[in-house]
Amino acid sequence: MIDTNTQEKRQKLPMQGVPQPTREEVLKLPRVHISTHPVMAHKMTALRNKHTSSAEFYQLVKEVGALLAYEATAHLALEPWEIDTPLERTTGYRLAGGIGITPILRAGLGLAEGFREVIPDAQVWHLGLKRDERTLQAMEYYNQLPHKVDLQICYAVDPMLATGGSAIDAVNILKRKGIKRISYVGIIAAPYGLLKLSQAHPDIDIYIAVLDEKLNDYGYIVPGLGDAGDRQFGTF
Ligand SMILES: O=P(O)(O)OC[C@H]1O[C@H](OP(=O)(O)OP(=O)(O)O)[C@H](O)[C@@H]1O
Ligand SMILES: O=c1cc[nH]c(=O)[nH]1
Ligand SMILES: [Mg+2]
Repeated sequence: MIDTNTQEKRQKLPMQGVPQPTREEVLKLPRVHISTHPVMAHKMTALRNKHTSSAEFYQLVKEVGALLAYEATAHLALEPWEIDTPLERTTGYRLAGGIGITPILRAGLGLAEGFREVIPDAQVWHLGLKRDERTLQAMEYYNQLPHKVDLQICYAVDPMLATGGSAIDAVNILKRKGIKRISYVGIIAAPYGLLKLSQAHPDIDIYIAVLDEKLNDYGYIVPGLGDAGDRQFGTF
């Protein structure tokens, strides 16, 4: 396993004995969108493969980010926009209001890059959260949210939704900033974290590529892909 190094150094098993919902139970949740795209399934297999190098892994996270962005932006509001073609004046559309992307550092960085390929004009609001691997509590260590907030929607992006603690904290921080419409976008979710996030924030949409089986005793998603931050940045 790619992450045995970090897992086995710990003495605590924070998820041992904690009841977890099944996949079937959380599949009924409203506002949860799970990709059914075959290209996504293909890329996910390469992401999970422990033989995929960091360079390839980062590239795949970006590509999956672009696919997820395409799905998560399908319901954005438009406004009419008049332009001149080379032949005549016509009315088209443009996205109504600004779009924000909040990558949850570090692992959210690749996903945010993929998002920006689809929405290059999006503002990027960096938010650093680190999960304490013994307690599984997230700690905020960096915050570059601007003072002026004028967005149609903000997407909190992070590949892994494990216990849900980091995602819940990120959405709380965005709500305290006054953001009215928020979506969470992730690559792999565990049923436990998906249920927690959905219960804590029933007013947000949650877009993921895949729903995995469960968290192991260390709080890692299985089958999962290991540590998404370490795999993107080569810090094993
Ligand atoms: O749902 P949770 O139990 O909160 O776990 C998920 C969080 O853990 C990982 O980040 P990590 O804290 O390892 O930081 P990193 O991105 O710097 O590796 C992941 O990218 C999420 O942010
Ligand atoms: O499986 C997991 C859980 C938390 N963070 C990760 O990067 N992977
Ligand atoms: Mg990590």
